[in-house]
Amino acid sequence: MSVNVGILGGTGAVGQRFIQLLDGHPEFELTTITASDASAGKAYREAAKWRIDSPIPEYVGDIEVRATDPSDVPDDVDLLFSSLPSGVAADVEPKFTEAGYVVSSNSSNSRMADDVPLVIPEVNADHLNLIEVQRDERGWDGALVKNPNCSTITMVPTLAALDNFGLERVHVSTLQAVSGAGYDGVTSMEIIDNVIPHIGGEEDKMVTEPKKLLGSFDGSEIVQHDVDVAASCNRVPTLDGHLENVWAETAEEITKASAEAAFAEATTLDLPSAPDPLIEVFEDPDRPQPRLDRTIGDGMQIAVGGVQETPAGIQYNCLAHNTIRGAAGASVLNGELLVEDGWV
Ligand SMILES: NC(=O)C1=CN([C@@H]2O[C@H](COP(=O)(O)OP(=O)(O)OC[C@H]3O[C@@H](n4cnc5c(N)ncnc54)[C@H](OP(=O)(O)O)[C@@H]3O)[C@@H](O)[C@H]2O)C=CC1
Ligand SMILES: N[C@@H](CC(=O)OP(=O)(O)O)C(=O)O
Repeated sequence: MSVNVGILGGTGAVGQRFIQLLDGHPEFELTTITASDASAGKAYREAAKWRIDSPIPEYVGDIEVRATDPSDVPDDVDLLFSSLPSGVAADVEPKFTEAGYVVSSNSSNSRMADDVPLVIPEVNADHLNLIEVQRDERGWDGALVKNPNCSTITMVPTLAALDNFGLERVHVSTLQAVSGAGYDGVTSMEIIDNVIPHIGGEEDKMVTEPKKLLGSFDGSEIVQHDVDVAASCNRVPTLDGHLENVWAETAEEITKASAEAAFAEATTLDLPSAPDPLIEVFEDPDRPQPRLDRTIGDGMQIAVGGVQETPAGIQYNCLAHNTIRGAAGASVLNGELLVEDGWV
């Protein structure tokens, strides 16, 4: 089976990751790429300033970039991935869903909207059923599905595993790579020999998004999980890979061994981009490290290490590739789930 797919905002940093991940994909055939009016009409290789360390696939370089407007996208595109700036996406994505397109979006707008599924397939695949509510309420023929923020997605699969013990409270401190801010996001003068202890809006996303992701769908709405999260977000001079230090408290007693077993047994799915295992547990106390471990499982696995008991619960470090598992790979995996579940 081959599904024709397109990318909204395909010339940007995340758009380029989409192109890399879709090259040779067993289910998806990339036929359409959109960007701003400044890029529309140009061949992709002229429009995009390619920054990924593998060449632009030959057929992609020849694709003519289209305007980001439903009238410019062919009707035979079955699924759109979105990596637009969130302000643009907020305006444009509903136009595509109204026109009948299914949009798997990485942009942060509408993630917390009541009728928008926010999905990590291994954690809350059933939340996709919220699409029926969305279609009823908005009168859309298409659908809008979101993946979470890259720092949230690094941590939440580990929290889902610990919820077997009754997750109550989480403290997290992040060490986030510069690619998360986009290519022009942080200047070298700001970040070399430095750490910036603030990333606008990030802490709030880490506090709110896990409650929705770990919540349950009752047939009409998401009942949010009551876990309390406190987050401190820091930009550090790594290129890719968000490392996070997590302290979790659970209702039931938890030990290093039981936590590691829960991580190792985390749900895996039979989807093309789903890693197995989902969580790789390291015993070496100095792992995971961004440079060494961000590409495990083709960038889709979550690496965990440094598991220790604390007086209140458990402490550990987790790591994921922020532009693969944390962005483009997350949207592609959601797209695979949308196909598997018959929404596309
Ligand atoms: N960078 C990262 O690691 C992560 C980014 N994200 C999120 O993903 C989204 C994209 O980020 P990123 O790829 O870094 O952004 P970029 O700025 O690199 O790319 C933005 C894309 O959107 C297009 N675009 C910009 N303005 C318009 C417009 N008015 N109409 C149509 N298209 C437009 C650009 O086209 P053109 O080339 O023509 O300007 C480009 O294709 C953002 O919402 C970001 O927050 C999420 C997680 C990680
Ligand atoms: N804020 C993230 C990247 C990002 O764009 O997140 P979001 O998808 O929530 O906008 C970072 O700086 O690493």
